[in-house]
Formats: sequence, structure tokens, C-alpha cells
Amino acid sequence: MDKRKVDVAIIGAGTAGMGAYRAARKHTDDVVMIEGGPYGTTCARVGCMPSKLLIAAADSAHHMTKASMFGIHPGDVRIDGKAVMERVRRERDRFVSFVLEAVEGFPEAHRVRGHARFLSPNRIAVGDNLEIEAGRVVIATGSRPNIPGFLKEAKDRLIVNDDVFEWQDLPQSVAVFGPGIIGLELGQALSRLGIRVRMFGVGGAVGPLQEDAIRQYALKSFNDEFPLDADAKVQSVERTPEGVSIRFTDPEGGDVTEAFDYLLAATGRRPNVDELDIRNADIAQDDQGSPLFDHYTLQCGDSHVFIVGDANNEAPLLHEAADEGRIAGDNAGRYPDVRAGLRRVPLGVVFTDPQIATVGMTLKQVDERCKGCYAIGEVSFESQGRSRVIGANKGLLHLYGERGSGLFLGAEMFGPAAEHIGHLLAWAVQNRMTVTEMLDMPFYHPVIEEGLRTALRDLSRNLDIGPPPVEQCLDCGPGG
Ligand SMILES: Cc1cc2nc3c(=O)[nH]c(=O)nc-3n(C[C@H](O)[C@H](O)[C@H](O)COP(=O)(O)OP(=O)(O)OC[C@H]3O[C@@H](n4cnc5c(N)ncnc54)[C@H](O)[C@@H]3O)c2cc1C
Ligand SMILES: NC(=O)c1ccc[n+]([C@@H]2O[C@H](COP(=O)([O-])OP(=O)(O)OC[C@H]3O[C@@H](n4cnc5c(N)ncnc54)[C@H](O)[C@@H]3O)[C@@H](O)[C@H]2O)c1
Repeated sequence: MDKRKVDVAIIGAGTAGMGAYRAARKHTDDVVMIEGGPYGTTCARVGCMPSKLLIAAADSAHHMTKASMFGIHPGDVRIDGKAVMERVRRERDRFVSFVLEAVEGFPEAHRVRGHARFLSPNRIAVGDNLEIEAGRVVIATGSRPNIPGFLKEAKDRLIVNDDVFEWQDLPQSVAVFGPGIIGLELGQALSRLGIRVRMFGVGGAVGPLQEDAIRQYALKSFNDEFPLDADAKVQSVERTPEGVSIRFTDPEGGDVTEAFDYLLAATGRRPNVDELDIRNADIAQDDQGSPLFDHYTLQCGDSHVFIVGDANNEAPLLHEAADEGRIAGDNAGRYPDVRAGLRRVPLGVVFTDPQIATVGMTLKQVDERCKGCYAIGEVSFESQGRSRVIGANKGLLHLYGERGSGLFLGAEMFGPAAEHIGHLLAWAVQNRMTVTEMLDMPFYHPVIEEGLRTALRDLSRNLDIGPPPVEQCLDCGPGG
């Protein structure tokens, strides 16, 4: 067994691990980054980027079919599945190649290949032949799909997101389990690419939506495109000679058996901490075996171990992984002089159509903080000027504000341009803006953001700090 001694060991070379590596190196050159799988990051290889590439193709097909509402008839839309998948992979590989270039730029001595696990708080085994003694350790091991046992009956037709991006052509039909973020994004894209999709959920959840009115609205909107039962009763899953057969009770109570080419499991992800022999690290864990850590320092207790990105299961998103990696890498470098890093206001975007955005506090958190002293402002995008002009007039936005202070606290949205409106709202929360200050900002005409202004006026009124909004006003402008 070879032995090495280093200041800092980082386990995992994903987005969080690479961020940690760069930050730690500002303090010491005695760093290793250990990777057990392929380089390239989950985001670029099988996550954010290929999923958005697939969605871009689906959006393009959808715009064609929607063009007739404007009196434009592009003729028969032909979807060339091989070409769609070829572009997804080509562009994906380009993004991955940038990551690989970055990794190759790190000194060879810093790059260690193999599966890492703790032997003791400071000793890490890498594969069978290397033992590393590390002063500090950053766990950045990411997550993997969590698949309920009964879905495994689909055998070789059971797929996860990684498999979709390896398709050489598009199949005819896919059953999607899990109308969460991945299921909605991929399921809607596949449906818009001409694949017969049926989506099965449990407990009524739809993506990250918490508010019943918005969830019901979204459910109806998705059901206009493909069947989505958010609380499905599935009797059986079976591999057949042709594909997968699923027996379920449909929402009307009928006993239905439907055949599909594939079953896509999008039923959540679990952090990769279960194969780290984490008990040897001597850090406190919760009931699920996840290490306890500080949100601002990413430190586990007062130990020399830090945990970041999907591995800590707090906010499994790319920008959070990058921030956490940077903070933990810096702290691992400067340990024991550990410092609290900048944590940004929560922001989530789901790239469906309409999109979903969640910003700041959820309604439940607002209620807990304000003890009932809050108000909600609302807008429907159905009659919103700009949204109607471009034929994207679907959706709802709810804004939350605190009574008395007039502080804007958070929002939930299913609607057009939510990726952009979500950013404006997150910046407003992070800048601790009041609803009045937000209404003092410029709003152009005619833009989707005028819908946001209507919701702000409604919130201002409901907080008893502004006049009632003018009904049916498409162009009232500032102060209108
Ligand atoms: C389909 C999909 C779409 C997504 N879309 C978005 C999006 O649009 N926007 C967004 O913000 N987020 C998105 N995400 C989430 C985002 O991709 C993740 O939050 C982010 O990539 C996590 O980065 P990470 O560094 O924590 O993990 P990873 O990039 O997964 O890195 C972890 C690394 O650790 C390695 N590893 C694991 N265990 C060990 C071990 N014991 N020893 C050595 N190495 C090990 C792994 O091989 C891996 O390379 C998406 C995710 C998926 C799956
Ligand atoms: N746009 C983005 O930012 C983006 C995109 C994709 C993924 N992600 C990240 O990846 C994480 C994981 O995504 P995900 O979609 O796998 O998880 P998720 O937690 O968002 O959704 C999982 C869904 O599966 C459902 N489910 C669980 N068991 C089921 C069963 N037996 N049958 C049917 N449904 C079942 C859950 O109720 C839930 O709706 C997300 O939380 C997100 O942080 C982000």
C-alpha cells in the first residue's frame, strides 16, 4: 500500500470539488483531489447542460406546432430523433471538454484516481493501493438517482437521466416516474419531441411547488400535454419482450395496463455518503446517516471535515455546489481559522414551459417568521399584455411580504420568463428591498415584468401600504 501525506484532500472532482480545490490551493500547494468516476462533472455530463440541450430541441418543435395560432403554418414538422440526440451529445461533449481541460491544467500530483473511503478521521483509502493522510478533508461526492425497488422490475428497460443522453435515436414511448424537477423537465421535453409520455407521481407533489393553487394550475397545464397523475396508484411494473408493461388505476378509477419502451426513474437523488465509511470519520450524523454541518462554513461540527454540494443534500443545485465548494476549500486551507462564507438567497428554476421559479422563503417559512403577519400579492399571466402578445399567457405568480416592515420575503411562480423574473426577485430579497422600493424601480412597456408589477401592487394593497391596483390596466406605467 502506497502512502501519502497532504494538507488537504478533496473527495470528488465535480463542481463543488473543483471549487474547493481552487480555493484550498490559495493556502497550500499540498492538496489532492480524488475522483472515483469519470471527470467532467454531473452538471456538464449528465445534468444541467444535456437536459437543457434536449429541452431546447423540444421547445423548437413546440414553437412550430404553436405557430398556427399566429396564422403561420410551417407544414409538417418532422423530428429527426438521431439528429436531435446527435446535437445533444455534440454540444454536451463540448461543455465536458472545457471541464476536462481545466482538470488537465491541475498538476498531475494533485490528481488522484480511485474510490475514496475513510479509514480514520485523517486517513483515507483510495482503491486498494493508496492511503492518504490528510490534515483536512472536503467531502464533495455528489449524488446519484434513488430508485424505488418496484421500478427495478423494468430490468434493462429501467433508465435514469444519464441513459437518456446516450440515446442514438428517440424511442416511441416512455413512462416517467417522479414529477419532480428532473421528471418534469425531461418528461415534457420528450413529449414535445413526439414521444408518448405518461407520468406517475406520489402524494400529489409537482416539482418544487408548495402552494396548492399554483400546483393545481401547473398540474392542469402539464396534463394538457401528457397524462400526469401526481398521486398514482401503480399495481405492477413488468418487463415484457417488447418493453415495459405498467398496470395502474387511472384517475377515473379504471384498471389500465399500458406498454412503454422505457421506464425513466426520476424519483429523487441520494447523496453519495453511504459508501465513504463515514463512521470512521468520527463526525456527528443525523438519523439518515448524513453528516451534520454548518450552513455558512460547511464544517462538520468543529472537525477538520467539510461537506459540500449534492453530498450534503441541502440545496442540490449547481450554483450552490460552486459556492459551497469555494467556501469549504478556503476553510480547509485556513483551518482552524474557519470563516462564514456568503450564502445567497435561495433561488430555484425549473426549465419546463411554463417555467417554475422559487425565490427566498417559502410561504410556510414566511408564516413561521411573521407569525401570520404577512400578505400575498398575486398575478395571473392569462391576460397579461406581453405574455398574450407572444402566446405565453399561462401561469400564476405569488409574492410574499411582511406586514409593518413591508419587506419582500419570497415568491413562487409558474409562468412565462420565470428564469428571469426569479432573478429580479432573488436580487430584491437579497438586497432586503421593501415592496414599495421594488415598485419604485423602472418597468418598461410592454414586457412580462409588468405582470410582476401588477403582483407587487396587489401585495402593496394587501399589506395596506398602497392603493388598489387599477383593474384591466395594460399600460398604466409608473404610479398607475
Ligand atoms: C438531470 C439533471 C439536471 C440538472 N439540472 C440542473 C440545472 O438546470 N440547474 C442546476 O442548478 N442544477 C441542476 N442539476 C443539479 C446539479 O447538476 C448538481 O447540483 C451539481 O452538479 C452537483 O455538483 P457536485 O459537485 O456536488 O457533484 P458532482 O458533479 O456529481 O461531483 C461529485 C463527484 O464525486 C465523485 N465521487 C463520488 N463518490 C466518490 C468517492 N467515494 N471517491 C471518489 N470520488 C467520488 C463522483 O464520481 C463525481 O465525479 C441537475 C442535475 C441533474 C441530474
Ligand atoms: N432546473 C434545475 O435546477 C434542476 C434540474 C434537474 C435537477 N435538479 C436538482 O436535482 C435534484 C433531484 O431532482 P429529482 O427530480 O430527481 O428529485 P425531486 O426531489 O425534485 O423529485 C422527485 C420526485 O419523485 C417523486 N417520487 C418519489 N418516489 C416516487 C415513486 N415511487 N413513484 C412516483 N414518484 C415518486 C417525488 O414525489 C418527487 O416528486 C433536484 O432536487 C434539484 O435540486 C435541478
